[in-house]
Amino acid sequence: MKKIEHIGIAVKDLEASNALYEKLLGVAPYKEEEVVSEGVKTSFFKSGPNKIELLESTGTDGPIAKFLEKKGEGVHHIAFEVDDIVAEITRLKKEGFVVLNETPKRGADNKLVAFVHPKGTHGVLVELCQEIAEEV
Ligand SMILES: CC[C@@H](C(=O)O)C(=O)SCCNC(=O)CCNC(=O)[C@H](O)C(C)(C)COP(=O)(O)OP(=O)(O)OC[C@H]1O[C@@H](n2cnc3c(N)ncnc32)[C@H](O)[C@@H]1OP(=O)(O)O
Ligand SMILES: [Co+2]
Repeated sequence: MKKIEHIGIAVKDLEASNALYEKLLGVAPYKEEEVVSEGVKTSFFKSGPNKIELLESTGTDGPIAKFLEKKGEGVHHIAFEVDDIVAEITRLKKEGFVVLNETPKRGADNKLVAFVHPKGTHGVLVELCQEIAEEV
């Protein structure tokens, strides 16, 4: 794993949270994107070299909706950048981690993503992210 790609924060109201994080970080979100497959609306902020992803649920039974119900707003996951997500999934499975996606799926901000279950990582949901190469 190369570096932390982003930190995901579950919020109840994306618009209000955008205003709050804009005040906190002193920059506006550089992107807003809905990811239908995950049932979320997201926004992304840059803080120096780091990225914060805010996530609001678009439904009542997706992962963010369930998280908000059980734990309330707060840090939902840590995402790590990888060069080869398929190889990383294979490596982590061999190491005994519970990888939630056999095959990577399309995430936000032009990434392929896969998740590692928080029960095997001291209660922290881990996301793997690989940049999708631009087509030439
Ligand atoms: C926008 C796309 C992408 C990106 O490009 O960046 C994203 O970030 S998408 C983010 C949203 N998507 C996901 O989170 C997908 C992966 N998550 C899952 O598959 C599920 O949420 C889960 C982790 C398998 C849990 O699902 P489930 O078992 O159905 O939920 P429960 O509510 O019953 O929780 C069971 C258990 O796990 C604890 N939990 C759940 N989520 C988290 C979390 N994010 N961090 C830490 N712990 C978590 C939950 O509290 C329950 O614990 P117990 O009550 O102690 O059993
Ligand atoms: Co994420």
